[in-house]
Amino acid sequence: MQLGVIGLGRMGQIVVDRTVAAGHDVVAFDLDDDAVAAAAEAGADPADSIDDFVDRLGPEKRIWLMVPAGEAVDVTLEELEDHLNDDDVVVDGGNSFFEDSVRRAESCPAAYLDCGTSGGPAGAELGFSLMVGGPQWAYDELEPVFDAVATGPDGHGRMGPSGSGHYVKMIHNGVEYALMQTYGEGFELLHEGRYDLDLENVAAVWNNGAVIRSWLLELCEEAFREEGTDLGTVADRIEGGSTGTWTVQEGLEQEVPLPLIYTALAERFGSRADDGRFSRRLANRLRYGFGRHEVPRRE
Ligand SMILES: NC(=O)C1=CN([C@@H]2O[C@H](COP(=O)(O)OP(=O)(O)OC[C@H]3O[C@@H](n4cnc5c(N)ncnc54)[C@H](O)[C@@H]3O)[C@@H](O)[C@H]2O)C=CC1
Ligand SMILES: O=C(CO)[C@H](O)[C@H](O)COP(=O)(O)O
Repeated sequence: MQLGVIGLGRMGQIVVDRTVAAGHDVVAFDLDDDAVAAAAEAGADPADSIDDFVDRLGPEKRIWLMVPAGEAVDVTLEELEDHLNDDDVVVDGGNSFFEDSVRRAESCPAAYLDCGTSGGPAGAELGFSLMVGGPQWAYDELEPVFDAVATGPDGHGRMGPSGSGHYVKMIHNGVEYALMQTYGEGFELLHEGRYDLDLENVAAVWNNGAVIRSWLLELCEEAFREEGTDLGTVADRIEGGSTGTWTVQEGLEQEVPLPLIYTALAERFGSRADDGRFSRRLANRLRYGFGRHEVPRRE
């Protein structure tokens, strides 16, 4: 099959590598010339503009978008619009907000598949887990590509109609936030607690047969191995947050309580205060107010 890939960063390059390796013909475009050159090196046909990209694709266009979520998706779809018809298929493999995907599916001249992608750049060797929403015929048509990009035929599935793929991926990310938070809390207690523990060793033992073994726990083990048991110079600031925010908003809208996911998200926001959390500073001062407890002061 011929596949066009737009967006050749950390994730798009893997889509190119895996589809080329599976024997598909890949046309590749990115705003960044170096990214296009890297895709050409990997065996893709490089395009130097969107017009050149669509010219290189055959009459039935199968296009995979792997650009940042948000405006870049809309801009790219606008540029493609005049070149697409209802025999074509566009896949958005990024972390788009599911309601944006529903809107795009309604206005896109091609069949539109919203595809939640999990595994991250570190999952390149194994392949990804793909959660796909949109028309069944378009999903069936792209199956050989999904087989190549995913871990295999079991690594992808159609979740339901438009929006459902990105909806499932959004909630996946909420779960990811909460799991990261709970591993963080457990290791913090081990680090601050009664014994002088080698946390890489703890994680390694847990990863061999323990109830809580997982890929995230393997990544904890890797972090302690590479950074040291006290995490060396790693700062206490956590970036990201959009997919977790959407998950919490959806929980509120559906009246489904998500205390763990919310707490994990709040910890991220709290980690970004430049000079300590104001609420913690006020609680510190209030303890003096009612209890005359000593007030630790900043330098
Ligand atoms: N990095 C990760 O762990 C994962 C990322 N995702 C999602 O995949 C998407 C891509 O992520 P990454 O590859 O990590 O980002 P990245 O920043 O590494 O790559 C994005 C690429 O898109 C290109 N680009 C931006 N606007 C463009 C446009 N209008 N036309 C053509 N190319 C354009 C950039 O030049 C860049 O090469 C995002 O939606 C992200 O949330 C999904 C799962 C995991
Ligand atoms: O989707 C992913 C993993 O599954 C991406 O790594 C995403 O960036 C994670 O979300 P955040 O940036 O909010 O931590």
